[in-house]
Amino acid sequence: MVTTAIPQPQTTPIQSALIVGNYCHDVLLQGGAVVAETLGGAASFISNVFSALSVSFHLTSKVGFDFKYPVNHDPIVIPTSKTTVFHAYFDQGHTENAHQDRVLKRVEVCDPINPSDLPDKRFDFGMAVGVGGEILPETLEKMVEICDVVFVDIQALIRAFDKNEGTVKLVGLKESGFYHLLPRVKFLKASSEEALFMDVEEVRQWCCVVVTHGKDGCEVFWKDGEMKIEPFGANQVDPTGAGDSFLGGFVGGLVHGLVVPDAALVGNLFGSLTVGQIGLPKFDLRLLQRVKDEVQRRKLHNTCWFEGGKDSMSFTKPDGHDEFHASLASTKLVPTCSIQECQRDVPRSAGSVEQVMRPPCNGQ
Ligand SMILES: Nc1ncnc2c1ncn2[C@@H]1O[C@H](COP(=O)(O)OP(=O)(O)OP(=O)(O)O)[C@@H](O)[C@H]1O
Ligand SMILES: O[C@H]1[C@H](O)[C@@H](O)[C@H](O)[C@@H](O)[C@H]1O
Repeated sequence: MVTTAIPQPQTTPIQSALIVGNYCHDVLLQGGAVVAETLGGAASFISNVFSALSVSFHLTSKVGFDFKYPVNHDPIVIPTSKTTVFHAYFDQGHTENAHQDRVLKRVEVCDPINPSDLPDKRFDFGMAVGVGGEILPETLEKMVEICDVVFVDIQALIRAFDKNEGTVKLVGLKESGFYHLLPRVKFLKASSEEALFMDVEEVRQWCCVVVTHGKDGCEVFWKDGEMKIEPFGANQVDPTGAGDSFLGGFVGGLVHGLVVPDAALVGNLFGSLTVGQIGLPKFDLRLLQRVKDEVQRRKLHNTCWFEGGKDSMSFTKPDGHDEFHASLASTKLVPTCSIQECQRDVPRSAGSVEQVMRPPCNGQ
């Protein structure tokens, strides 16, 4: 049966959200040359998607005195530190590790985010989305205390950095120092490469695990079940931030009243939109409006999505799920827009290589 919910007015969702993770500078390299320099960090990609979906949020992020991008949500500036910088080598991934699409090196690191840096208030949900080891176990502990529901990107927990070159390595989740906190986390997101560093069978007993599989979409695991969520087509030019935008779309979908399988489709959609562009994606405004309309039509419940204990976490694809996928896919068929009609939360820096490389908006 196809659900025929009446479209609701598009109001800003009422949940209060906390995003925790440092902005960074990303440098993309190929063949020994810099091909792009962009604003990075999961916090920037998620903010970008949240703004696109009209989800309001508070952001706790630290940068150094050299932070070079204008942003809508001001970070804490540490005058004695530099901004975290990642170099992404796109031609080394496959040779050094079959699971990687790129080799990442953290070449500068900003200060960690301490529990005292978090706001002194409660939030309906929080997102622990560090990239450079900035989230400490005590910071995540404070997050689970002040947020009713916590989403975690495993990259915030299991990254270790080579002392000399800063090469990103992954450590087992059990050895990460965060393992004891998992029973207090509601959703843990991992890429398929990162999922190899945890025992999904064990972790799914405590929280919902979402594993992303690049062009193949994602899989949702919970205590007693699992399901695959279909992907969307894309012409991939840069995979950076796909997982971050996925998480932004997934949580944004939940905030707008979607059930988990439908929200995961919104995650897949934003992941696919992100790989079609270099760096932080710019979304076509007409496409965004159509996505928001489809999400409002699809909204199946009016209760708070975070209500209920972990035992109530069990998901089935609701009737009309495939039609929702098709309607989201059709939003990509909007006519090409002019550059002025694209949205992005965070303006680009003047003169970055990214501007030279950027494909047109209909790369979406
Ligand atoms: N080539 C692609 N075509 C379509 N969708 C894609 C593609 N790559 C990624 N996606 C979407 O984005 C989601 C996240 O991608 P992926 O699994 O590569 O995350 P990730 O490895 O964490 O990304 P990153 O570390 O680059 O941010 C996927 O689940 C999928 O929905
Ligand atoms: O901007 C990117 C992005 O946030 C990626 O998800 C992360 O893996 C990288 O470290 C970061 O530089």
